[in-house]
Order: sequence, then structure tokens, then C-alpha cells
Amino acid sequence: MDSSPNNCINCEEMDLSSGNASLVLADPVAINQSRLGFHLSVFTRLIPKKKGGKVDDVRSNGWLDAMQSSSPPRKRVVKDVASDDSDLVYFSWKLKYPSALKSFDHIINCAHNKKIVIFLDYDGTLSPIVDDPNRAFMSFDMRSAVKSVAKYFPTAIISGRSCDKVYELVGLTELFYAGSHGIDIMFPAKDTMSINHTNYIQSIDKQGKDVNLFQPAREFIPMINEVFRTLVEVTKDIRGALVENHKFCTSVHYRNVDEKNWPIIAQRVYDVLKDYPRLRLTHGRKVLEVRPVIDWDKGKAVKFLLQSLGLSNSDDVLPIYIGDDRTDEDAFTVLREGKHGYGILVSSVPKESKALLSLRDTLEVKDFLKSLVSWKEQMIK
Ligand SMILES: O=P(O)(O)OC[C@H]1O[C@H](O[C@H]2O[C@H](CO)[C@@H](O)[C@H](O)[C@H]2O)[C@H](O)[C@@H](O)[C@@H]1O
Repeated sequence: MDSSPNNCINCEEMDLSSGNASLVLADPVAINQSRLGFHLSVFTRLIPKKKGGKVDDVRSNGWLDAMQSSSPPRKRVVKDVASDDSDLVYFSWKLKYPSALKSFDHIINCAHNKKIVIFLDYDGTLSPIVDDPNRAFMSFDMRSAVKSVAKYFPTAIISGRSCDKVYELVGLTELFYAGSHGIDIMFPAKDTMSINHTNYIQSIDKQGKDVNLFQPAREFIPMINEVFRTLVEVTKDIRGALVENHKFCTSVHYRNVDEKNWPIIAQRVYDVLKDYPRLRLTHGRKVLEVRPVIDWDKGKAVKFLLQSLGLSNSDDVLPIYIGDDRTDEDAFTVLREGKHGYGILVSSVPKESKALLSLRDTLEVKDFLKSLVSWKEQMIK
């Protein structure tokens, strides 16, 4: 087996997303320790020790490699013509992940007599990636495209952000929302809950409407609040660091941190997590995501939403999931393994993915959503 640090992170991702039927993983401590890289003694022999040993852990466990490879700079390719080697690489990558726009006829052929269900990630999919997470707004056109799509197809947003925050950013009441990477699910109460789950509760949203909540990690709220406060404290002297509290997970952003300080921010997060064996770390786009060690992810959220809406029969339903991030891979995997619908990766650079198709950027996402609406409107004329 290739034992590069990056590979090890991927192996751990797979371990967590597979198998176990119960929500809480069998041995969270062991899993978290292996996530944190305690078993990778082979690398510590290869990597020279730094004086004081302060950043050795994150060098040896692959966090730094993962941070360096996260969110490569966007490349704007004008027209479908290769102008340099990287364009050629991109065009050959597109052979493996064809454009969802160019495959549109194929998608609607598959949708014949099926109900399309749309799942959308938020950051990098509906809003372009920007330096300040508090300013990641959707364009007016994108909001209108999402609103139109939701008029014809059940539509859910599945985000790493808190449910409340993503609802505030999107502002459409007709959607389903799943925050904190799918562990905070909110349905309008009028939509049938066809499955009975012990963690499902009735509540009222900020507008006073009845909603149904599915929050399998409620017991983690105090722990997340505590770790959030600690992370704010330990990163406060690192210029550009930003910590967000998403209720069921917390994010440490390093997009605006000088790269020479990445080992320091990573090591501090690592040191904090040593005291929290029931929390785990995943990597997003220039962000370290701290999440509960429960067997739940965006893929599980997709399955749960389909079941809840009575739409899990793959013969009658065509789910389409559009996302750009590593956490979206769990959802792409569910669709690919179930041979059920389409995962569509949003990327302007070549990336390995479990998605079947691709879109270059948020503008293409909007065009794709609009194409679905036009097609549906033609059908019902
Ligand atoms: O699942 P998502 O909806 O894609 O959310 C994932 C994370 O998105 C946000 O961070 C990312 O977008 C920011 C705004 O463009 C960008 O500044 C940051 O570097 C990206 O990582 C959000 O702030 C995170 O909390 C989410 O976990």
C-alpha cells in the first residue's frame, strides 16, 4: 500500500463512511487517534525533527500536505481551447468527468418517468469561494435559478455551515436544509416524514413556521461550544485565522493566514483535539473542520432525505448532487455505489472524484439549474 500521508487521510475517510450501521462509531478513540496520525510512526523516521518538536505531529500525520493541496487556485479557461499544458490536462480530465451541460440530453433521457431530486452544496457551488466566509453571497440570478428549480423538483442544500447560517444566506423557504455536513437537517413540517427516527424532533423556525429537525449529534453541542471557544483562544494571535461555530461542528479557516504559519495553526488545532477523542478532523477548502465522531456525513444525509421524502426507490427517482468539496465526496460515493443518479463535481482544475460529471464553476451550476427548469417547463406545456 502506498503510505503517503495524503493516502492515509483518504483511507481514514473511507473507514468512517463505510460499514457501521449505528450512529456512534464503535471505537471513537482508536479512530480519532488513527485520524490524528498516531499510527504513522514510519513517517516520523523520515521527517527531520524540528527543534522543540512543535510542528512534528502535523508534518508527520499528513495534515500539512492536505492543507497545501486544499483549494488549488481557480483557473479561468476561455473557450474550450487548450492554450498551455495545464489546459490540456484539464481537457483530458474532462474525458473522465464530462460536462453536465454537454451531457444534459443524456441526463434527461435517464430522468424519463423518474422524479428528479436536487441536492446542492453551498460554498463553491452556489456562491463563489471568497476570502471572507461572511461575505459568501449568492448572486441574484443564482437565487432565482434555485427558487425555480425548487418549484419543480424537491431541492435540498447540504452544507458544512450551520443550518441557520445557510438558511440565512439562501433565504428560500421552499427548500430542505442540512447544515454541519448533514447532521443538522431541517424540513418544513408540511413535508411528510415517512420514517420514524428517535432523533427527530418538532420545532419552530425563526419565522415561526413549524419545522421537523433531525439532529443525531445533539449531545455534542456543549462539547462543540467548548472546543470552539478554545480554538478561538489558541488561534487569536495568528493573523488571518478565523474560527466559526456551526453548532454541530466548528471550522478553523487558514485561507488568510500566511503559509509560513500553517504548521503552527495546524499544530494548535491538533493539540486541542488530543483532549477530545470524540471529535475528528476533516479537511475542506483552506479550512480544518472539527466534527463529532459519528457515522454521519453528507452521503448519509442524502439517503436520509430521500427516505424521509419517500423517494428512495431508485427505479422511480433520479437524485442529482452538485458539490465542489471533499465533504461532497461522501454524497457522490452514495450515488455512485447505489448506481443511482448523478454526482456532479464543480471544479475548474483536475481533481480525483467519485462524481460522474463536472461543471466548471458557479456560473455553469446556474446554467445547469436553468436548463433543468426550461426542460421541465417545456414538458408541462
Ligand atoms: O459544505 P459547504 O457549503 O461547501 O461549506 C464548506 C465550508 O464553506 C465555507 O468555507 C469555504 O468558503 C469560504 C467562502 O467562500 C472560504 O473563505 C473558505 O476558505 C472555504 O473553506 C464555510 O465558511 C465553512 O464553515 C464551511 O465548512
